[in-house]
Parts: sequence; C-alpha cells; structure tokens
Amino acid sequence: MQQTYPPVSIFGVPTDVGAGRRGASMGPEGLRVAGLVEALIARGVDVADLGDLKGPKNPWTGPEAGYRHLDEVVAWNRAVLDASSAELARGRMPIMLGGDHCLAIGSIAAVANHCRANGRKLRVLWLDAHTDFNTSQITPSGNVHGMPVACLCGIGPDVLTRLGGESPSMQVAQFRQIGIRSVDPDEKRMVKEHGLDIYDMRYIDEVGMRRVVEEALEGLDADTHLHVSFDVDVLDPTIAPGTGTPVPGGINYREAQLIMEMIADTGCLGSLDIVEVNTALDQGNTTAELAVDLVESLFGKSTLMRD
Ligand SMILES: NC(=[NH2+])NCCC[C@H](N)C(=O)O
Ligand SMILES: [Mn+2]
Ligand SMILES: [Mn+2]
Repeated sequence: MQQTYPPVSIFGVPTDVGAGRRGASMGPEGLRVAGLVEALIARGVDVADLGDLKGPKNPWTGPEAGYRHLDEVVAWNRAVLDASSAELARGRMPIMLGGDHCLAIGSIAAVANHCRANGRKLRVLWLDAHTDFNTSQITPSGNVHGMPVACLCGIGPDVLTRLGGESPSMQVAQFRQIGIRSVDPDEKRMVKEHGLDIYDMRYIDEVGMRRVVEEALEGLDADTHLHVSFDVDVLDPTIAPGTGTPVPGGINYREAQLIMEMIADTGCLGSLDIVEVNTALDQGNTTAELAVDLVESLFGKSTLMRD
C-alpha cells in the first residue's frame, strides 16, 4: 500500500545535557552522515533539513536538588518546543534528532498542544529499554533523560511540567512503551502506581512482537496523531552499540523492523524523535545507519511480497 506522507521538517538537537555520558550531542550529525535525509527523499517524502537548534553548552556538573543541568535542559526544550510547534502549525511533520531523550519533553509538549488545538487524539509510542519515569526524589543519577515521561504527565519541576502551558501535556493512558527492560526500583513503584502501559521484553518474548504492536496501536483511527519517540537503546546493544545507557537483551533487527512496518501501515504517524545515538560510543556509524534503515520502514519501505 503506497502512502503519501506530509512534508517533513528535520531538526538536530545536538546536546547531551540530560545524559550521564557525553556524546549524544553528536547524534544529529551521525544520522545525517548515515543518509537520513537522502533516505526520506528516496521514499518520496518532501523533506527539509532545517539544521541544528541552538542551546547552552553542557556544563558537566553534578546533580543539584535531584537534577543535573536543569537550566540547560529547560533552555534546550524551549527551543525544541518552539521549533516543533512552528512546523506543526505549517502542516509539517517534525522529526527531532537527538541528542538525549530529555528533548521529548519539548517535542511531545508541542504535539500535545497541536492536537488539543485541532481536536485530534494523541498516542505516544515510546520505544525504549527504559521507562524514563523517574523524579528528582527517586532518580539514581539526576539525569533528566530518565524523567521525560513523568514530566510530560505532570510529575516533575514546574519549569518542565509547564513547558507547554498550564496543564500537563499528557495523560499516562496516552503512552505505550515497548522494549522495556531496565527500570530503577523506585521508578518501578511509580510506574505501577500510575498504571503505565508497558510491553516489556518478557512479554515480547512470550507473545511475539506482532501481537505486542497490535495491542500497543489498538484504537488508532483517522483522527489520531501518533508520535513515535525512538530511543535507540531499545535495540539490542549487539546491533546498536552507539548509545549511552545500553542494556542487554533488547529487540532484534526483525522485531524493530516489524514495529516500524506496522506503524507505517496505520498511516497515523504524525511526528518522531530519534534519540540517544551516541557516535562516540559507536562502532563506526552502525547505530545511526540502523536507525536510518528503520526510519525507511517507518516511511513505508517494505519487504512484503504480497503488496
Ligand atoms: N533515555 C535514557 N537513555 N534514559 C536512561 C535512564 C537511566 C536511569 N533509569 C536513570 O534515570 O538514570
Ligand atoms: Mn529513553
Ligand atoms: Mn533508554
């Protein structure tokens, strides 16, 4: 089934202020060098690479009151929010190239505002080894890239929970998380208390990726905007070593492709983050190259013989 996609606007978010290891700041360039723009053009997508957003440098200091680099995280996320909001208002699909996963606070806040203003439903598919549901009280690291889902649901510092406006951008029930296998003990308690919908690795092993994706995408319709937040550490580190918080036992190549192909089939993709590509830790540029390969599937590249 050949689909047409809205025009795409790409931004780099070259920062690692939310992470505990340096190098995710080079992710945008890694993805460009891996041919992201060319791959989308080859898929027939109208794509504009609008370059890199600007923000403060990484001061590389320790956590203060439970957060590392909170001011810098806020500044970067304001830039992400503004850029995403502008592209959505122009009818274009924003793709944010991380950078660490804290940028999802700004990108999803923008999408939530856009959906609210246009009477659209919003579903977020969070592909990750981690639930990213920590708070300043329970975080083992102070790294804000471990907190974006909580912040978006209104749990976190006002400067982040109110980034997009007065009320929290998201409700827990709008998230589906796939690939989870590393959750801190107190974070696990929080996740359970709030009832996050999680498809962890054990469940994927038991029922298979096809059913997992069917369940995670259930209920999508023509009025739904689907935001995909793709943390490359969802992939097994043997195929995607270039990331700051790798966890063994991740999803394999075909499982990852199947997720992307099934999303493409829905026709609901509305926006995308590709985060935590850390070229400093990669073998060559393989992690970015794999991410590009997966994005091609997300935009309808198919190995199916029956279509
Ligand atoms: N987006 C990520 N890679 N997050 C990793 C979070 C790791 C850990 N749970 C922490 O809070 O520090
Ligand atoms: Mn993450
Ligand atoms: Mn992660």
